Amino acid sequence: MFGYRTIVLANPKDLKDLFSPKVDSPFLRRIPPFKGIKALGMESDGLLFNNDVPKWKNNRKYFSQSLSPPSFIKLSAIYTNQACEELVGYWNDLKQNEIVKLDEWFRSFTSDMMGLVVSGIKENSMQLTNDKRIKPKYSLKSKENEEEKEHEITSGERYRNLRSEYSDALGFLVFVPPFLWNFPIIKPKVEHYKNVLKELGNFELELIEKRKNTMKQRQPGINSDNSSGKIRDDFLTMLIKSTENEMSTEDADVIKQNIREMFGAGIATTTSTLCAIVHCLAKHPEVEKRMVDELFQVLGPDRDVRVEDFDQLKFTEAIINETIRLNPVVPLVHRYSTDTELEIAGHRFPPNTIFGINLAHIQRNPKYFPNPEKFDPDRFYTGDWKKRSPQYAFSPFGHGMRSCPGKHFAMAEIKAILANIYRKFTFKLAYPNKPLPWRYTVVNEIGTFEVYVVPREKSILSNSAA
Ligand code: HEM
Repeated sequence: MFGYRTIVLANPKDLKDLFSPKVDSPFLRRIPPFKGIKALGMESDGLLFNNDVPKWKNNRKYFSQSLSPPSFIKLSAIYTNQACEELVGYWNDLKQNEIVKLDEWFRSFTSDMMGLVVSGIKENSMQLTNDKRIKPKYSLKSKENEEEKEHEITSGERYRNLRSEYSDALGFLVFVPPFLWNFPIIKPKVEHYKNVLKELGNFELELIEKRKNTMKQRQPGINSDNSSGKIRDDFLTMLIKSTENEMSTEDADVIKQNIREMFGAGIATTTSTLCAIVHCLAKHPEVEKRMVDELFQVLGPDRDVRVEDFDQLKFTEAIINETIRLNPVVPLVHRYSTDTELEIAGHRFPPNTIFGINLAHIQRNPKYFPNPEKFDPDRFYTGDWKKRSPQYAFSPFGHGMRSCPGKHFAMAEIKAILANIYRKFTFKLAYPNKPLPWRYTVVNEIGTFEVYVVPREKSILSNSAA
């Protein structure tokens, strides 16, 4: 990894220490310090690449606390329903036999949805995806086109563009070695990304200050919009509340980085998982039918999804698990040891060793998952799968102190999206023989994935006609 020796482990019985839930575990760091990570302000802020263990612990506490209050979870379901309503509206207007890029729709959907969940800023990503579909030349990036000059960029769109450039910066600064940063063709790009970081930081600071002022003036209480006299209960409000009185000058940095990571860790992972689910279901219509039956049974044809429904969608959950078993968006999870020598898997390793845990390999091992290449959600539906497989054989969200803090949020969100869209539509693969277009960046990400979106009534009619 990045020129460092990495010890790759693929046997669940060797993972106990690496996945330890202890606060003093020697595996609380993920990767070694990189200059690129430092330039992005992630070396001692946020969670993903934070190497400063005491600071990481604080951030982790704020991040997790902000994701867990019942009011936040309840509102997340409401925001997901709102975003789904917009998506369904656009998809109802699709032409018959129009091929759509599902990865783009899901990326813009999750981006808008995260915008609502994080701070309420309307990012218009789905609207833009829809406009591009109708007017192919429309693009916010180039300013050449007359049509674009008429479109005044909103602050939500500006925010989304800055964040998108921030993700590009993440890929670039982490993967391009620092000794190249001063080369004439590379230097302008590095300077550009530094400006993006500055502008994004200013934008976020303004957002935080505005919210703090609103919080001083308004009444606390559950509220999903800005119209009433109450404070909007979203991730930003939760973060401000959880950091208040505990941190002083640093709190804005903590909030900024946690918000960035909510978007950074939440969008690509959810988008790719959703595309993979659609792909698996299109290949297994009998499984899709069982899921749709469950959705209609629990929710009826039109009702919005509520938090209480999530536990009842057991077969839907089994489909999500089976999809991420075969398609883990984080196929290799890392741990970076402390500066003492350690024994792992019966071998002694020097201080500061990188370990890679090969989830993709473990989750396809026939010892733990018989007939592993088969897409079979019943593995997770019938009986107690946890008893049948050894600990750590299924770890799509990692384990231990650095496991994914967004796990429950992601599962709820994916269930809510499936429940909303599969009661209205089904999907046919535009190119049934093409495998899923994975590309590895910081995580496993889906590339262009083309499908037909078919309204469910029509598909039922055509199935019964056949
Ligand atoms: C299908 C969706 C997702 C999958 C499969 C996934 C998977 C993972 C995995 C495997 C890790 C590394 C765990 C480890 O090292 O043990 C991780 C870390 C992380 N994830 Fe997720 N994730 C998903 C969605 C999300 C969402 C929606 C959020 C935000 C709400 C999120 C936030 C994070 C953060 C902040 C970390 C770093 C935690 C730390 O270092 O302390 N993830 N995720």
